[in-house]
Amino acid sequence: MLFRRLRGFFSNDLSIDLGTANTLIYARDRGIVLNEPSVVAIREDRGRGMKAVAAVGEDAKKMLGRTPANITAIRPMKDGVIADFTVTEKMLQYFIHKVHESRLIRPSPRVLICVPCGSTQVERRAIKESAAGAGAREVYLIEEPMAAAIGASLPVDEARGSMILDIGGGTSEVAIISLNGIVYANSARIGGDKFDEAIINYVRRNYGSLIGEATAEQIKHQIATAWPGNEVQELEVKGRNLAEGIPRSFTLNSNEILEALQEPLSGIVDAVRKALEQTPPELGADVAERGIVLTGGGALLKGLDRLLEEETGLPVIVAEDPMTCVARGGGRALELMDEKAGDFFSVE
Ligand SMILES: Nc1ncnc2c1ncn2[C@@H]1O[C@H](COP(=O)(O)OP(=O)(O)OP(=O)(O)O)[C@@H](O)[C@H]1O
Repeated sequence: MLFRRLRGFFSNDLSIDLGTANTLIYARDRGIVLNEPSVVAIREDRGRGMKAVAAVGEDAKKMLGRTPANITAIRPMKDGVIADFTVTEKMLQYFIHKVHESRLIRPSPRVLICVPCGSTQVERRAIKESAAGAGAREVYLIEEPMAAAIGASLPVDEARGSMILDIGGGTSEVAIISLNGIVYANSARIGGDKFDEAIINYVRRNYGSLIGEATAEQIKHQIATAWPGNEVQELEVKGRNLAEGIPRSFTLNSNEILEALQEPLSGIVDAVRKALEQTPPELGADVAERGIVLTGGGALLKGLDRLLEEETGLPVIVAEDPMTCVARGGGRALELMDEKAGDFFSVE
């Protein structure tokens, strides 16, 4: 026990939310120390057949859709799991190194990584190996909804049901937690990326224009809504007119985006309904009383709480600082591992 405490005291533990859209790192006693897009730009030297990392994170995201032929900007995580193992490892290496940059020594930290509930054993092993390859001394995994619930300060250790809905870039995870365990979880491969795709398709269908992912995301952040509000917002965007082949401007409004998002939104509502149907009655009663807590970047979509309230008849609460809940919750889980000996909740 004492050893665990001392180790905790001197450690450079990191909790990593390795997300499809963003990677966040939480360091013990320091809080969130890194928050960057999960994007890597690779430069290829065709003459010599060599590949090198050109940029990672924020700098690489700016290059998405804007690269010359010899550079490719990649998102190595897809649907919450590793799509490109080598690039993910390089990205993790870069981020972990960046966090420790200010120190003289280059320590090998103890790392806890948050993984989606729906990830397979093979995917989990790939994530563990990536972190080990990136210099981690010990690697632990925790399921995302558990980390999200701890980060949202839900009473996960009590004999009461808490329901969490974490909407990320690639996946939405819905879970019921009680007594430090996940009683029910289900993961839908619907998240912010699907919202962006739906906006791109809507614009192509209705305006005959092509917009890029970055523009679609910007539209989502600025005027998207999941529930009709009193005020209709507008945004002027530029896209390539498919018939004329040249850039053209047009104006979109929030009602159009609401229409565009219907399909992914109903996928999320269905996942929540399914979870409520599968919840044992006692825990369901707790959820009815205390509501559903939303975390992840998708929780910031305007009106999503209202949509879920209308569809389920339950109270819906957006967690404080929803995008950092998973990373902060993972950090707290590491601390709890030192405070309370034994694996009192599921950390692998
Ligand atoms: N204000 C906003 N309105 C709507 N969506 C938003 C807003 N801010 C961020 N998002 C979306 O949230 C998503 C990123 O969320 P988050 O960082 O929680 O995902 P992630 O952890 O990387 O993904 P995953 O959990 O699927 O691996 C992106 O799709 C982003 O566009």
